[in-house]
Amino acid sequence: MSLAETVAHLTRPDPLSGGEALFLDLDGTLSPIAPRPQDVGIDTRRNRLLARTAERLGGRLAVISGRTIDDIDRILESAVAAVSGIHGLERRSALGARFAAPVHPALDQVRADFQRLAAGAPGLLVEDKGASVALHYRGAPDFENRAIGLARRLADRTGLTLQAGSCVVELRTPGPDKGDAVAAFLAEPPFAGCRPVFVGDDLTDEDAFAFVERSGGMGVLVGPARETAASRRLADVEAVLAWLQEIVRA
Ligand SMILES: O=P(O)(O)OC[C@H]1O[C@H](O[C@H]2O[C@H](CO)[C@@H](O)[C@H](O)[C@H]2O)[C@H](O)[C@@H](O)[C@@H]1O
Repeated sequence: MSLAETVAHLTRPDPLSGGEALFLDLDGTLSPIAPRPQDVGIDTRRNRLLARTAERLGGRLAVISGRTIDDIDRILESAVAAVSGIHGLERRSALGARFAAPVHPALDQVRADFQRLAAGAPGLLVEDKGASVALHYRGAPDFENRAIGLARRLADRTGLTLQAGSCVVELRTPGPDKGDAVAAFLAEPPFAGCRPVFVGDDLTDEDAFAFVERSGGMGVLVGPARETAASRRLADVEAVLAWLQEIVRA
């Protein structure tokens, strides 16, 4: 499909009919993009809405983020039981069971190399997530090429997975992605047998869009239209929250 055809195809998501499981990304989907990861704080109204949406869907709601589970719980005040962190590398089921990929030993080297570059570049930020280390350049856009170049060299040398995102480049332990996280939730109660709907904005969400579209579900891109595996689109975080309100009221 050409870019023009993809964009024309991106319609508003259908109303949920009752047999769906809803999977939501966090940054850029439930929370507007902020200058730094630590600037994203608690939004009590949004978190109450998430809790009500989960209740309305009989618990069939999960958040699947690039952040760690601890960070997701901090931002969402633990409003959502089922969560997956680090792009699928860690997961907590709706019943509280925890799964985590082992930490790759080469991440020590990556952390040190990222910190060395960041030490000479005000605005570059290293985010250590355990099973992955991210280098953020939103605050130092002139360092984008150097950050990506360093990450590529380290990925080639170590076998770690390169993950690009919104003004960030990350090296992570090879393992499950967001599509795999959706599949894992769908194999368990209360998600089993449901039609998956995934809502997200970022490159890391494409794995999940591809999985849900292949499974007869619906991928919903948040933000400006672009080439994507999703088939639906919502304009921004406000539109996502308004759509969740509709689900609660339905
Ligand atoms: O999968 P997501 O929930 O969308 O998480 C993706 C990454 O989000 C965070 O970084 C991004 O959001 C920050 C705050 O808005 C922003 O400052 C940064 O530039 C973005 O890349 C988070 O820090 C990462 O760990 C996530 O992978």
